[in-house]
Amino acid sequence: MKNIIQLNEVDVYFKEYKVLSDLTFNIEEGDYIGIIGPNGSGKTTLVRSILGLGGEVRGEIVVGDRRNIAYLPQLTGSKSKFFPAKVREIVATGLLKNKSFPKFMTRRDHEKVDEVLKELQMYDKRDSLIGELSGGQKQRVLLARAIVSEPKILILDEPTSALDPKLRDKLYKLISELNRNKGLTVLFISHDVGTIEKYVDKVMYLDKKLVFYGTPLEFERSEEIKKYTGSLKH
Ligand SMILES: Nc1ncnc2c1ncn2[C@@H]1O[C@H](COP(=O)(O)OP(=O)(O)OP(=O)(O)O)[C@@H](O)[C@H]1O
Repeated sequence: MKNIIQLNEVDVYFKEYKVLSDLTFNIEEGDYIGIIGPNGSGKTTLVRSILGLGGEVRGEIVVGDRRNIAYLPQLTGSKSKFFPAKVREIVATGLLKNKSFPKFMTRRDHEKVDEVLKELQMYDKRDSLIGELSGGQKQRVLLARAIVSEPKILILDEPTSALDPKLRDKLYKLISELNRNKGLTVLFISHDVGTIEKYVDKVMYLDKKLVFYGTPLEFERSEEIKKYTGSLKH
């Protein structure tokens, strides 16, 4: 498999503070990776560095064209009930971001919006206002916006924290399907250790450095990681 993201001896700083140290790893095309680790361990900083949005990076990050990456950040708070945008308009903004000026939607663009809404079972809600939707539905609208431009890489930052366990499971399954059916490479930051492992191909455990990177089975069996996480609890 082809490498789609490569990090070579990467450190990330905020001013003098080194948040991430000596990261060297490859992500292969089509991988589904769960990124886990304690609070403040640098998970968001890592994905933002890959996106070219975070901290001061020393070392080498190779990602090719960043326009091929879609980012679904943490869902914080709920948009006002009166936020005047409709579901299909919000999804359409996912196509406009890569267009040069003047930006307008073609008939094909409208079809793409409809297709992705059908895929995520939100087509019936296409004319609803975003503020009128439930947390899980909002999440799917934002996911639709992220994937409507057919990115090669999808990065999700803890998108499940506002969802109940049933909806979480649904989102994990949906992302698995996108990974399998579209060959989408997925980086999924999660606090759901134990659940995310059921869906991903690889687990990345960060704690300011790369502590573990391997399959869920290797992760489960690793004595080293047991010792490491055990020592954090004391
Ligand atoms: N813009 C910033 N300026 C200064 N320090 C920052 C900035 N962003 C993050 N940090 C610091 O970097 C460290 C790692 O933060 P980060 O958000 O990457 O961790 P995380 O693993 O995603 O945490 P959580 O699981 O709590 O979301 C923290 O100590 C945080 O305070």
